[in-house]
Amino acid sequence: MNDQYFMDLALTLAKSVSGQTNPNPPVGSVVVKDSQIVGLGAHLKAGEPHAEVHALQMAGEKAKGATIYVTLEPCSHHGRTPPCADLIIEKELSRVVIATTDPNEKVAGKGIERLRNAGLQVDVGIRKEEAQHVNKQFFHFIEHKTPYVTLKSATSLDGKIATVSGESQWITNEEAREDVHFYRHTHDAILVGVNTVIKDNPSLTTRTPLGGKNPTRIIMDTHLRTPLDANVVTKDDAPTWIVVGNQVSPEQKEPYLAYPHVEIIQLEESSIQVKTLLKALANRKVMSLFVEGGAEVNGSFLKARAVQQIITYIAPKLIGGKGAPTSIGGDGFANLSDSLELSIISAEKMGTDIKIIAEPKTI
Ligand SMILES: Nc1c(/N=C/[C@H](O)[C@H](O)[C@H](O)COP(=O)(O)O)[nH]c(=O)[nH]c1=O
Repeated sequence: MNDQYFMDLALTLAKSVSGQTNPNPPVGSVVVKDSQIVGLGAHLKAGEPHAEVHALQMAGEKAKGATIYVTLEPCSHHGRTPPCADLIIEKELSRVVIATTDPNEKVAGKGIERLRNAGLQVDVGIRKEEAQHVNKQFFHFIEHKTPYVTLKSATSLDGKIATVSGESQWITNEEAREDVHFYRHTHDAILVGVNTVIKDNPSLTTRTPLGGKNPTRIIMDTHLRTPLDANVVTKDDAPTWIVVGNQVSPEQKEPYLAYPHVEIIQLEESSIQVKTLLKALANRKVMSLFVEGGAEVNGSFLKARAVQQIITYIAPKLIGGKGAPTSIGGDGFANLSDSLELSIISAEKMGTDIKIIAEPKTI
Protein backbone atom coordinates (compact mmCIF):
# COMPACT_ATOMS: atom_id res chain seq x y z
CA MET A 1 0.00 0.00 0.00
CA ASN A 2 1.14 3.55 -0.70
CA ASP A 3 -0.17 7.10 -0.75
CA GLN A 4 -1.01 6.88 -4.49
CA TYR A 5 -3.27 3.87 -3.89
CA PHE A 6 -5.43 5.71 -1.35
CA MET A 7 -5.37 9.02 -3.26
CA ASP A 8 -6.58 7.19 -6.38
CA LEU A 9 -9.60 6.03 -4.38
CA ALA A 10 -10.24 9.60 -3.20
CA LEU A 11 -9.99 10.79 -6.84
CA THR A 12 -12.45 8.12 -7.98
CA LEU A 13 -14.89 9.40 -5.36
CA ALA A 14 -14.34 12.99 -6.55
CA LYS A 15 -14.85 12.07 -10.23
CA SER A 16 -18.07 10.25 -9.34
CA VAL A 17 -19.73 13.47 -8.12
CA SER A 18 -18.69 15.61 -11.12
CA GLY A 19 -21.57 17.87 -12.10
CA GLN A 20 -23.57 17.59 -8.90
CA THR A 21 -21.50 19.75 -6.55
CA ASN A 22 -21.55 23.05 -8.50
CA PRO A 23 -20.77 25.78 -7.61
CA ASN A 24 -18.46 23.80 -5.27
CA PRO A 25 -15.65 21.56 -6.59
CA PRO A 26 -16.07 17.74 -6.64
CA VAL A 27 -13.90 16.46 -3.73
CA GLY A 28 -13.16 12.97 -2.45
CA SER A 29 -11.60 11.87 0.84
CA VAL A 30 -10.36 8.59 2.42
CA VAL A 31 -9.31 7.97 6.06
CA VAL A 32 -6.71 5.23 6.65
CA LYS A 33 -5.52 3.71 9.95
CA ASP A 34 -2.77 1.03 9.98
CA SER A 35 -3.25 0.57 6.18
CA GLN A 36 -6.95 -0.17 6.69
CA ILE A 37 -9.58 2.12 5.12
CA VAL A 38 -11.74 3.29 8.03
CA GLY A 39 -13.68 6.06 6.33
CA LEU A 40 -14.43 7.51 2.91
CA GLY A 41 -16.62 10.18 1.46
CA ALA A 42 -17.33 12.73 -1.26
CA HIS A 43 -18.88 16.18 -1.25
CA LEU A 44 -22.35 15.36 -2.61
CA LYS A 45 -24.05 18.73 -2.96
CA ALA A 46 -23.26 22.39 -2.37
CA GLY A 47 -24.36 23.36 1.12
CA GLU A 48 -24.05 19.79 2.43
CA PRO A 49 -21.06 18.40 4.42
CA HIS A 50 -17.67 18.33 2.67
CA ALA A 51 -15.97 15.06 1.72
CA GLU A 52 -13.76 15.08 4.85
CA VAL A 53 -16.80 15.36 7.13
CA HIS A 54 -18.39 12.24 5.64
CA ALA A 55 -15.14 10.28 5.80
CA LEU A 56 -14.40 11.31 9.41
CA GLN A 57 -17.98 10.55 10.47
CA MET A 58 -17.54 7.02 9.09
CA ALA A 59 -14.14 6.65 10.80
CA GLY A 60 -15.51 7.58 14.22
CA GLU A 61 -12.98 6.84 17.00
CA LYS A 62 -10.57 5.28 14.49
CA ALA A 63 -9.84 8.78 13.14
CA LYS A 64 -7.48 9.41 16.11
CA GLY A 65 -3.90 9.01 14.88
CA ALA A 66 -5.11 8.17 11.35
CA THR A 67 -4.12 9.62 7.94
CA ILE A 68 -6.68 11.45 5.82
CA TYR A 69 -6.34 11.71 2.01
CA VAL A 70 -8.19 14.54 0.30
CA THR A 71 -8.15 15.62 -3.35
CA LEU A 72 -8.33 19.35 -2.56
CA GLU A 73 -6.83 21.35 0.33
CA PRO A 74 -9.23 21.22 3.34
CA CYS A 75 -11.14 24.48 3.73
CA SER A 76 -10.13 26.83 6.52
CA HIS A 77 -12.89 29.41 6.13
CA HIS A 78 -16.46 29.34 7.42
CA GLY A 79 -18.53 28.78 4.28
CA ARG A 80 -21.94 27.17 4.60
CA THR A 81 -20.22 24.48 6.73
CA PRO A 82 -17.54 24.76 9.49
CA PRO A 83 -13.86 24.55 8.37
CA CYS A 84 -12.64 21.02 7.67
CA ALA A 85 -9.10 21.90 8.82
CA ASP A 86 -10.48 22.54 12.34
CA LEU A 87 -12.41 19.24 12.28
CA ILE A 88 -9.27 17.29 11.26
CA ILE A 89 -7.38 18.90 14.17
CA GLU A 90 -10.25 18.25 16.59
CA LYS A 91 -10.38 14.54 15.61
CA GLU A 92 -6.61 14.32 16.33
CA LEU A 93 -5.49 12.80 13.02
CA SER A 94 -1.73 12.52 12.68
CA ARG A 95 -1.22 13.06 8.93
CA VAL A 96 -2.96 14.79 6.03
CA VAL A 97 -2.19 13.98 2.36
CA ILE A 98 -3.47 16.57 -0.14
CA ALA A 99 -3.46 16.22 -3.95
CA THR A 100 -3.69 19.91 -4.83
CA THR A 101 -4.11 23.27 -3.12
CA ASP A 102 -7.17 25.46 -3.51
CA PRO A 103 -6.86 27.88 -6.48
CA ASN A 104 -8.89 30.48 -4.65
CA GLU A 105 -6.17 32.96 -3.64
CA LYS A 106 -8.24 33.96 -0.60
CA VAL A 107 -7.88 30.48 0.94
CA ALA A 108 -4.86 28.93 -0.82
CA GLY A 109 -2.46 27.48 1.72
CA LYS A 110 -4.40 28.62 4.80
CA GLY A 111 -5.79 25.16 5.54
CA ILE A 112 -2.32 23.62 5.19
CA GLU A 113 -0.82 26.28 7.45
CA ARG A 114 -3.43 25.73 10.15
CA LEU A 115 -2.87 21.94 10.07
CA ARG A 116 0.92 22.27 10.27
CA ASN A 117 0.65 24.83 13.10
CA ALA A 118 -1.43 22.24 14.98
CA GLY A 119 1.44 19.77 14.67
CA LEU A 120 0.05 17.47 11.94
CA GLN A 121 2.29 16.12 9.16
CA VAL A 122 0.95 17.51 5.86
CA ASP A 123 2.13 16.22 2.46
CA VAL A 124 0.95 18.03 -0.70
CA GLY A 125 1.08 17.04 -4.40
CA ILE A 126 0.27 13.31 -4.46
CA ARG A 127 -1.57 12.82 -7.85
CA LYS A 128 -1.58 16.62 -8.31
CA GLU A 129 -2.14 16.55 -12.09
CA GLU A 130 -5.06 14.12 -11.82
CA ALA A 131 -6.70 16.26 -9.11
CA GLN A 132 -6.30 19.41 -11.17
CA HIS A 133 -7.91 17.59 -14.10
CA VAL A 134 -10.88 16.53 -11.95
CA ASN A 135 -11.29 20.16 -10.86
CA LYS A 136 -10.57 21.73 -14.25
CA GLN A 137 -13.96 23.44 -14.59
CA PHE A 138 -13.85 24.82 -11.03
CA PHE A 139 -10.20 25.95 -11.26
CA HIS A 140 -10.78 27.66 -14.62
CA PHE A 141 -13.78 29.56 -13.29
CA ILE A 142 -12.02 30.67 -10.09
CA GLU A 143 -8.91 31.77 -11.99
CA HIS A 144 -10.52 33.44 -15.04
CA LYS A 145 -13.98 34.40 -13.66
CA THR A 146 -15.53 33.04 -16.87
CA PRO A 147 -17.18 29.68 -17.61
CA TYR A 148 -15.12 26.65 -18.60
CA VAL A 149 -16.20 26.03 -22.23
CA THR A 150 -16.48 22.61 -23.87
CA LEU A 151 -17.08 22.71 -27.63
CA LYS A 152 -18.76 19.55 -28.96
CA SER A 153 -19.02 18.47 -32.62
CA ALA A 154 -20.46 15.39 -34.24
CA THR A 155 -19.33 14.91 -37.82
CA SER A 156 -18.88 12.50 -40.69
CA LEU A 157 -15.33 11.40 -41.55
CA ASP A 158 -15.17 14.32 -43.97
CA GLY A 159 -16.13 16.76 -41.22
CA LYS A 160 -19.75 17.45 -42.17
CA ILE A 161 -22.49 18.07 -39.59
CA ALA A 162 -25.32 17.79 -42.14
CA THR A 163 -25.93 17.03 -45.81
CA VAL A 164 -26.36 19.72 -48.45
CA SER A 165 -30.11 19.32 -47.95
CA GLY A 166 -29.71 19.98 -44.20
CA GLU A 167 -30.36 16.42 -43.09
CA SER A 168 -28.39 15.65 -39.91
CA GLN A 169 -30.15 13.06 -37.82
CA TRP A 170 -28.35 11.03 -37.21
CA ILE A 171 -24.72 11.15 -38.23
CA THR A 172 -23.12 9.56 -35.15
CA ASN A 173 -24.30 6.36 -33.50
CA GLU A 174 -26.50 5.76 -30.45
CA GLU A 175 -23.53 5.20 -28.10
CA ALA A 176 -21.85 8.46 -29.15
CA ARG A 177 -25.08 10.40 -28.80
CA GLU A 178 -25.68 8.95 -25.34
CA ASP A 179 -22.11 9.92 -24.36
CA VAL A 180 -22.99 13.56 -25.18
CA HIS A 181 -25.63 13.50 -22.46
CA PHE A 182 -22.95 12.82 -19.82
CA TYR A 183 -21.47 16.22 -20.72
CA ARG A 184 -24.87 17.84 -20.49
CA HIS A 185 -25.08 16.45 -16.94
CA THR A 186 -21.63 17.70 -15.91
CA HIS A 187 -21.97 21.24 -17.30
CA ASP A 188 -24.05 24.02 -15.71
CA ALA A 189 -25.37 25.21 -19.07
CA ILE A 190 -25.70 24.13 -22.70
CA LEU A 191 -25.60 26.63 -25.58
CA VAL A 192 -26.85 26.43 -29.15
CA GLY A 193 -27.51 29.04 -31.83
CA VAL A 194 -31.04 29.99 -32.88
CA ASN A 195 -30.51 28.30 -36.28
CA THR A 196 -30.10 24.95 -34.48
CA VAL A 197 -33.33 25.64 -32.57
CA ILE A 198 -35.16 26.45 -35.81
CA LYS A 199 -33.68 23.49 -37.73
CA ASP A 200 -33.66 20.70 -35.09
CA ASN A 201 -36.10 21.95 -32.42
CA PRO A 202 -33.86 20.33 -29.75
CA SER A 203 -34.96 19.77 -26.14
CA LEU A 204 -31.32 19.97 -24.88
CA THR A 205 -32.22 17.97 -21.78
CA THR A 206 -30.06 15.23 -20.21
CA ARG A 207 -31.47 11.87 -21.19
CA THR A 208 -29.19 9.07 -20.03
CA PRO A 209 -30.69 5.74 -18.92
CA LEU A 210 -30.61 6.98 -15.31
CA GLY A 211 -31.65 10.57 -15.99
CA GLY A 212 -29.25 13.33 -14.95
CA LYS A 213 -29.16 17.05 -14.23
CA ASN A 214 -30.62 19.23 -16.97
CA PRO A 215 -28.29 22.12 -17.83
CA THR A 216 -29.65 25.64 -18.24
CA ARG A 217 -30.41 26.07 -21.95
CA ILE A 218 -28.84 29.12 -23.53
CA ILE A 219 -29.84 30.25 -27.02
CA MET A 220 -27.63 32.70 -28.88
CA ASP A 221 -30.31 34.68 -30.71
CA THR A 222 -29.28 38.27 -31.58
CA HIS A 223 -32.61 39.23 -33.19
CA LEU A 224 -34.90 37.03 -31.05
CA ARG A 225 -35.96 34.57 -33.73
CA THR A 226 -36.54 31.62 -31.35
CA PRO A 227 -39.96 30.21 -32.32
CA LEU A 228 -42.55 30.46 -29.53
CA ASP A 229 -43.54 26.83 -30.18
CA ALA A 230 -39.95 25.55 -29.85
CA ASN A 231 -39.32 22.82 -27.26
CA VAL A 232 -36.90 25.09 -25.39
CA VAL A 233 -39.78 27.56 -24.92
CA THR A 234 -42.81 25.32 -24.42
CA LYS A 235 -41.09 22.64 -22.29
CA ASP A 236 -40.08 23.78 -18.77
CA ASP A 237 -37.84 20.88 -17.74
CA ALA A 238 -34.94 23.33 -17.65
CA PRO A 239 -34.54 27.12 -17.60
CA THR A 240 -34.08 28.73 -21.01
CA TRP A 241 -32.09 31.95 -21.34
CA ILE A 242 -32.38 33.61 -24.74
CA VAL A 243 -29.47 36.02 -25.28
CA VAL A 244 -30.37 38.90 -27.59
CA GLY A 245 -28.77 42.08 -28.94
CA ASN A 246 -29.74 45.64 -28.01
CA GLN A 247 -32.01 46.17 -31.00
CA VAL A 248 -34.70 43.78 -29.77
CA SER A 249 -37.75 45.79 -28.68
CA PRO A 250 -39.93 45.27 -25.59
CA GLU A 251 -42.80 44.33 -27.94
CA GLN A 252 -40.72 41.53 -29.41
CA LYS A 253 -39.88 40.23 -25.92
CA GLU A 254 -43.40 40.45 -24.57
CA PRO A 255 -44.80 37.07 -25.86
CA TYR A 256 -41.96 35.17 -24.10
CA LEU A 257 -43.00 36.57 -20.71
CA ALA A 258 -45.81 34.00 -20.74
CA TYR A 259 -43.22 31.29 -20.02
CA PRO A 260 -41.82 31.60 -16.44
CA HIS A 261 -38.81 29.33 -17.18
CA VAL A 262 -37.83 31.50 -20.17
CA GLU A 263 -35.68 34.58 -19.56
CA ILE A 264 -34.39 37.02 -22.12
CA ILE A 265 -30.89 38.36 -21.46
CA GLN A 266 -30.42 41.55 -23.45
CA LEU A 267 -26.83 42.62 -24.02
CA GLU A 268 -25.74 46.23 -24.60
CA GLU A 269 -24.30 45.42 -28.03
CA SER A 270 -26.12 44.94 -31.36
CA SER A 271 -24.37 41.66 -32.20
CA ILE A 272 -23.48 39.22 -29.44
CA GLN A 273 -19.76 39.08 -28.63
CA VAL A 274 -18.70 35.76 -27.07
CA LYS A 275 -16.62 37.43 -24.36
CA THR A 276 -19.56 39.64 -23.30
CA LEU A 277 -21.86 36.63 -23.28
CA LEU A 278 -19.43 34.64 -21.11
CA LYS A 279 -19.10 37.52 -18.63
CA ALA A 280 -22.89 37.74 -18.35
CA LEU A 281 -23.06 33.98 -17.72
CA ALA A 282 -20.25 34.12 -15.14
CA ASN A 283 -22.17 36.85 -13.30
CA ARG A 284 -25.05 34.36 -13.12
CA LYS A 285 -22.74 31.71 -11.61
CA VAL A 286 -22.52 29.59 -14.76
CA MET A 287 -19.16 27.87 -14.19
CA SER A 288 -19.20 25.51 -17.15
CA LEU A 289 -20.75 25.78 -20.61
CA PHE A 290 -21.34 22.99 -23.13
CA VAL A 291 -21.49 24.47 -26.66
CA GLU A 292 -23.38 22.14 -29.03
CA GLY A 293 -23.21 24.28 -32.15
CA GLY A 294 -24.18 24.85 -34.87
CA ALA A 295 -21.35 25.78 -37.14
CA GLU A 296 -21.71 29.56 -36.85
CA VAL A 297 -21.83 29.49 -33.05
CA ASN A 298 -18.83 27.16 -32.93
CA GLY A 299 -17.07 29.55 -35.32
CA SER A 300 -17.67 32.52 -32.98
CA PHE A 301 -16.28 30.64 -29.99
CA LEU A 302 -13.24 29.55 -31.98
CA LYS A 303 -12.59 33.11 -33.21
CA ALA A 304 -12.80 34.35 -29.62
CA ARG A 305 -10.47 31.47 -28.61
CA ALA A 306 -12.96 30.93 -25.79
CA VAL A 307 -12.66 27.13 -25.69
CA GLN A 308 -11.06 24.98 -22.99
CA GLN A 309 -12.01 21.51 -24.23
CA ILE A 310 -13.07 20.15 -27.64
CA ILE A 311 -15.05 16.89 -27.87
CA THR A 312 -15.47 15.55 -31.41
CA TYR A 313 -17.39 12.44 -32.41
CA ILE A 314 -16.56 11.15 -35.91
CA ALA A 315 -18.77 8.68 -37.78
CA PRO A 316 -17.34 6.40 -40.49
CA LYS A 317 -19.36 7.86 -43.33
CA LEU A 318 -18.65 10.32 -46.13
CA ILE A 319 -21.23 13.00 -46.91
CA GLY A 320 -19.39 15.39 -49.23
CA GLY A 321 -20.97 18.39 -50.88
CA LYS A 322 -19.48 21.86 -51.20
CA GLY A 323 -22.51 23.35 -49.49
CA ALA A 324 -22.73 20.79 -46.69
CA PRO A 325 -21.82 22.54 -43.40
CA THR A 326 -18.73 21.53 -41.42
CA SER A 327 -18.52 21.62 -37.62
CA ILE A 328 -16.95 25.07 -37.42
CA GLY A 329 -18.20 27.91 -39.62
CA GLY A 330 -17.76 31.66 -39.19
CA ASP A 331 -14.89 33.62 -40.73
CA GLY A 332 -12.21 31.17 -39.62
CA PHE A 333 -8.52 32.01 -39.66
CA ALA A 334 -6.94 33.13 -42.96
CA ASN A 335 -3.46 32.20 -41.76
CA LEU A 336 -2.51 28.77 -40.50
CA SER A 337 -0.35 30.47 -37.88
CA ASP A 338 -3.55 31.82 -36.32
CA SER A 339 -5.27 28.43 -36.11
CA LEU A 340 -5.99 27.15 -32.61
CA GLU A 341 -3.27 24.61 -31.78
CA LEU A 342 -4.55 21.66 -29.76
CA SER A 343 -3.20 18.76 -27.75
CA ILE A 344 -5.01 15.46 -28.29
CA ILE A 345 -5.93 14.23 -24.82
CA SER A 346 -7.58 10.98 -25.92
CA ALA A 347 -8.89 9.16 -28.99
CA GLU A 348 -11.11 6.14 -28.47
CA LYS A 349 -13.46 3.92 -30.46
CA MET A 350 -17.11 4.36 -29.50
CA GLY A 351 -18.80 1.47 -31.27
CA THR A 352 -18.39 2.22 -34.98
CA ASP A 353 -17.46 5.87 -34.24
CA ILE A 354 -14.40 7.62 -32.82
CA LYS A 355 -14.40 10.08 -29.91
CA ILE A 356 -11.55 12.59 -29.69
CA ILE A 357 -10.95 14.88 -26.71
CA ALA A 358 -8.58 17.78 -27.31
CA GLU A 359 -7.50 20.86 -25.38
CA PRO A 360 -5.92 24.10 -26.63
CA LYS A 361 -2.16 24.01 -26.15
CA THR A 362 -1.39 26.09 -23.08
CA ILE A 363 0.47 29.12 -24.30
N1 LIG B 1 -26.88 15.38 -35.71
C1 LIG B 1 -26.20 15.00 -34.60
C2 LIG B 1 -26.16 15.86 -33.46
N2 LIG B 1 -26.86 17.03 -33.52
C3 LIG B 1 -26.89 17.86 -32.52
C4 LIG B 1 -27.87 19.00 -32.60
O1 LIG B 1 -27.53 20.04 -31.72
C5 LIG B 1 -29.25 18.49 -32.19
O2 LIG B 1 -30.16 19.52 -32.33
C6 LIG B 1 -29.32 18.15 -30.69
O3 LIG B 1 -28.40 17.19 -30.34
C7 LIG B 1 -30.70 17.61 -30.36
O4 LIG B 1 -30.82 17.71 -28.98
P1 LIG B 1 -31.94 16.84 -28.22
O5 LIG B 1 -31.57 15.41 -28.48
O6 LIG B 1 -33.26 17.22 -28.82
O7 LIG B 1 -31.81 17.24 -26.78
N3 LIG B 1 -25.45 15.50 -32.36
C8 LIG B 1 -24.81 14.29 -32.33
O8 LIG B 1 -24.17 13.97 -31.31
N4 LIG B 1 -24.83 13.44 -33.40
C9 LIG B 1 -25.51 13.75 -34.53
O9 LIG B 1 -25.52 12.95 -35.48
